[in-house]
Amino acid sequence: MSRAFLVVLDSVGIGGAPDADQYFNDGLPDTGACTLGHIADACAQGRSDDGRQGPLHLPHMGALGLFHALELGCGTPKAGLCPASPTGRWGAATEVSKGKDTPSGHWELAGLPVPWDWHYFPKTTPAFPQEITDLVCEIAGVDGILGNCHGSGTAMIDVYGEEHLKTGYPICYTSVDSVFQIAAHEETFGLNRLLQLCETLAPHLHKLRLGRVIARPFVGGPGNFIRTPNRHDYAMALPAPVLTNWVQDAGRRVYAVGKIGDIFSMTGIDEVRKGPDEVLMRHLSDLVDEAEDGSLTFANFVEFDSLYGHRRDIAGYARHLEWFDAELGKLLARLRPGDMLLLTADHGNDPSWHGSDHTRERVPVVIAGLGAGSVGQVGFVDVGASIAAHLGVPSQGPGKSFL
Ligand SMILES: O=P(O)(O)O[C@H]1O[C@H](CO)[C@@H](O)[C@H]1O
Ligand SMILES: [Mn+2]
Ligand SMILES: [Mn+2]
Repeated sequence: MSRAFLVVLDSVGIGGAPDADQYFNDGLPDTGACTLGHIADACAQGRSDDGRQGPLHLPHMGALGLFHALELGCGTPKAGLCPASPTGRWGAATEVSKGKDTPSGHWELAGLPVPWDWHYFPKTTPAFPQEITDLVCEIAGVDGILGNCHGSGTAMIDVYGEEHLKTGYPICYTSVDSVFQIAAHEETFGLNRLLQLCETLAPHLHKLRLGRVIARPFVGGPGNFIRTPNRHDYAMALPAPVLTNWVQDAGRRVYAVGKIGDIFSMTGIDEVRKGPDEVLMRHLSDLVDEAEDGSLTFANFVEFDSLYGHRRDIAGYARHLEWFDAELGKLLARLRPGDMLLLTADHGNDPSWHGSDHTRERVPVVIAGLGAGSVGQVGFVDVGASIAAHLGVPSQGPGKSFL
C-alpha cells in the first residue's frame, strides 16, 4: 500500500501571488516578493557568503524540479539553476485564504480554505484592549504585562527580558498575524506556568476569531536571552474535517512532525514528534523507515521562517536550505516503491524584503516518487486532495487531485 510524506518548508515561497499588492510589510506592498528567488539571486551575486559560499546549492530539490517550480511561480527564469530534465513532478500553488499566515496556509494545504477574516490587533501601544490585559493578569496572578505592542520576538525579549525577571510580568506582543504571543522565562516564570496561562487564555481569544495564542519561553540572562524549542501554539479549532481526519477516518495512521499537531489542534493526528529542525529531520528519516503502509506523515520545518525569514537573514536562510537539501538527499534514497514525498510551503517570508513579516507568495509543489513532469498552476487545496488520492482515501474538500 502507498504511503505519503507531506513536508512543509515553512515560508519557502516562490513569488508571483496574484493578490500580493493587497498585503504589506512596513506599509509597502508585497508585490515582487519572492523568498526562494531572492535568496538564489543574493547567493549568485556573492551577497550571501556568511557561513557558506557561492551560488545556492540545492542539488536534490533542484533535480526534483524546485527551480522549475520557482520559474512557474514567479515567472522569471533562473539561469543556471534548472536541470534539463527534472526527475520529480513540480508545480506552483496559489492560496485563496485571506491570511498570509501559518494556520491559513496549512489548513488550505490540508483541503480547507479559511472561510473567515481573522482578528488582528492594531499597530498601536497598547495593542490589546484593557479586558484582554486584565484577563492575562487574572489568569497569571500578576499585576501587569510588558510589551503590549507589535514586535519581533527576539527584540521583545532583548528589550523587556530584564524587567520581566524583576517584575514577573509576562511579555505580551503581536504581529501582522492573528496572534497573541506571551514570552516568559522558563526558570523564573516557569515553563508549565506559561503553558497553562496560554492554554487557559486561548479559548477566550479564539472566540474573537484570533487564530493563535503562542507561548514563547526563553532562558538566559540580560544580554543573552535566548528562546527555547518549547514554543507551543494554541490554535483555533478547525471548522471542518481536513486531510488528517480523512486519512485517520479511513483507519490509517497519521504522524505529525514539528508544529503540525499545534496548527491542527491535534485533530486527526495519532502521534507527534517535535524538536528543533535538526531533530525533526531525524524524526522524518525514522518515519521513512518505520511508518506503516497507508500512513500519512505531515511535517513542518519552522526554522526557515522563525530563525531566518523574520530575522531577514539571507545567508542563514540559504545555509538552512542547503542543510535541508543535503539531509533530504539521504532520505530520498530510502523511499519505498509506492511512496510519495511532497515538498511545499505555507506562505513566503522573503529575507530580502522590507519589514519582518511574512510575504504573500505562491508556494512550490515538488514531488518525489511519482515520476517526472509539471503539474502546472494548482491551488493549495489541491495538495490535500492529491495526497488523499494517492493514499486511496476520499477527499472531502473543494480541491482536485493533480496526480
Ligand atoms: O517574531 P516572532 O516571535 O518569531 O513571531 C513570529 O512568529 C509568529 C508565529 O509564527 C508570527 O506571527 C511572527 O510574529
Ligand atoms: Mn509558517
Ligand atoms: Mn512566521
